[in-house]
Amino acid sequence: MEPFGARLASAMANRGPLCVGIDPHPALLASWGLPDSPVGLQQFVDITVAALGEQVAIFKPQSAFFERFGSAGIAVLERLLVQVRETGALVLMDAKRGDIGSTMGAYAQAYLSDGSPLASDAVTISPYLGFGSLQPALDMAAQTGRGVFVLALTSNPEGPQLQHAVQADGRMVAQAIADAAGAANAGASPMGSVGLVIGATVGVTGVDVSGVNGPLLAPGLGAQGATAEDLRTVFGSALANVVPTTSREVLSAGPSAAGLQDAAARMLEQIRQVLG
Ligand SMILES: O=c1ccn([C@@H]2O[C@H](COP(=O)(O)O)[C@@H](O)[C@H]2O)c(=O)[nH]1
Repeated sequence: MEPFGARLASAMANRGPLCVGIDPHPALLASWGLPDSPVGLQQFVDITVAALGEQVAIFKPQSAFFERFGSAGIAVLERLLVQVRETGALVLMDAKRGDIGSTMGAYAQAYLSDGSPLASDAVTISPYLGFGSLQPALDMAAQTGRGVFVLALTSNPEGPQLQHAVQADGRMVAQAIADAAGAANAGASPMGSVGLVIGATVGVTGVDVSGVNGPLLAPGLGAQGATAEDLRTVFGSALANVVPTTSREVLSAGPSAAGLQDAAARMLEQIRQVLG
């Protein structure tokens, strides 16, 4: 399979640089007139994928909203992966996995190995057990043409306490993560498959992401208060690699297909005015 970084670059060039999150919050299910149950989740997924599957480059299901129903919710997530694949869009599983290396290997098998029922195009992972602990996921992704997005500067207000801390070598923790991702992506074209998560909400941090050479997932647009214009401030010269993502801003326009499509198109138009 072509590497994830190249597949994502083509999808964004063809469909526009937008990732839509699939986050079946109880409040959204209620506003769509759906039950807060696995049946409601399935209908939420069916409607979202049918409405947006041919419009957006990549979907980002939030695993937590499916996991809360145990195996019945995971079954919906497994079907979602098949449904999205049929539309030609990509899937980034937002599961934020991270553990000691040997256990990380099992997470890599779950989300990044061929034939796994949860195999996705990419998965979010957490480097806060040390970037090196992620190596099994980086290796599996490289082997199977999939990708990872490593948490660097998250969109929540609590993130800076840890991510802005200065290491013994004088670099900020988030800078060290960005540098490690850049090393993993060295020489890749059009971009590597080791992405970072950097919130659109983070403002000016001093973290230099110009050498990452991988996709930069930017959550926080809409419900968390960031605007497309904030992308310019946060990403500067790395704007070309930014993958803006939003969930509630688009999903709250459902359940009508036209409502979802118009909301996604509006968001994409705002993003294009900044990203070009
Ligand atoms: O730093 C991060 C990392 C992940 N997220 C996830 O993205 C969506 C955001 O949802 P909105 O409705 O657009 O606010 C959600 O699944 C988060 O868990 C993030 O927000 N920030």
